[in-house]
Amino acid sequence: MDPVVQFQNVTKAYGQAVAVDDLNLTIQAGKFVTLLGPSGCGKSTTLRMLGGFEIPNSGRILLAGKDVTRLPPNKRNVNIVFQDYALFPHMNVARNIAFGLELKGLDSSAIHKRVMELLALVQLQDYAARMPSELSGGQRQRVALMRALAPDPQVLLLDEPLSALDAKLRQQMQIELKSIQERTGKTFLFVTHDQEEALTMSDQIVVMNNGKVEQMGDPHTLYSRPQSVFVANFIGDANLLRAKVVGADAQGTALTWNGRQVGALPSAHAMKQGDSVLIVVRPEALRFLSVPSGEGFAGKIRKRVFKGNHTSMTIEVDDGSQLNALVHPGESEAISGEDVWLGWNPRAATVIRDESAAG
Ligand SMILES: Nc1ncnc2c1ncn2[C@@H]1O[C@H](COP(=O)(O)OP(=O)(O)OP(=O)(O)O)[C@@H](O)[C@H]1O
Repeated sequence: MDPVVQFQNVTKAYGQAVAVDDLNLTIQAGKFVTLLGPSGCGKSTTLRMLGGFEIPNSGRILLAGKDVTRLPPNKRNVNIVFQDYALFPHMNVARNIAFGLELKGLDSSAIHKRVMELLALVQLQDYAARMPSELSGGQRQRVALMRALAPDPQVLLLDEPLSALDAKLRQQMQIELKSIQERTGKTFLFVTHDQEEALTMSDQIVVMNNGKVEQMGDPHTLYSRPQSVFVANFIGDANLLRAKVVGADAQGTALTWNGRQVGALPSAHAMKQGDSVLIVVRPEALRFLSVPSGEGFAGKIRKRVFKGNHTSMTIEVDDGSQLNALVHPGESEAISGEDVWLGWNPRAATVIRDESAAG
């Protein structure tokens, strides 16, 4: 079966500014896929090109195998939900959802059945006759979603649809959106600059930087095996330790860091002895060891900040660099100024090229 979406060498520039740069991206049907990246990296432009609101300067966009690069929005079977999700204020909930179905020329009993089915999906059956002004923000958002899903698009495009909501409602809607996607089996292409939002909902995350795909993968892989400094820093927090490769095979990478032998997972890139690398150690992967051991290293607690369900610690090691550790209750009672022994599980550390190192 053809992938539902394919971008093939797609470039879009506005004057001199290249918004999307030779993008290649394949999306499989039925997945929740998120374009994630900082402001200006080209996420919205990518989404708008798939929606037909922008035409690429070069390259092709295929929808279920068919070239739609130059088709206008109403001639391609996708639908878009924007942040401001403007419902038609003079139409009730049912008529808002029915709008796209009427345009398609469905008969009124088929429309009624589909509207009720969609309202049931978001537990709003009793709200069919309400006007948008009589709904809460979350309810309006659900109606906007159902309106976009009503004509059964091949892909639903969502451009930061939750960013106007307050934090609590936003979290609720993230769970709900994912659940709607699972229940309908539709392909959702979601745009956000919020890494937590992306991790919560996505089957696949496409991390974008400067108009290009930096890395694509499922949330767990992106978090545990970032392949660049950009991804390591953009998704979660990372300690980046300068090290040299001693040896590398399919089982793992042996390294020297700060005069010590340490280990990490095998790298996604080919590595050889002497290569300069960065070890990515997540704050929660640092372990406090009860006694000094050959495997650990010494550090001094410089800062300890209580955060409720965890404590954040800044630890200075003997080369003067500082590491961040995330400590769960009961893991360590070490106080500021105390000397500690630390280590990490090599299965919880990964290695990336040190792009700043010569050679
Ligand atoms: N209509 C336009 N005219 C000129 N430049 C544009 C236009 N739309 C976008 N750009 C530029 O293209 C680049 C990518 O913009 P885009 O909106 O795709 O980024 P984004 O990743 O969605 O950012 P944000 O999260 O801020 O929405 C930016 O540098 C932006 O300034």
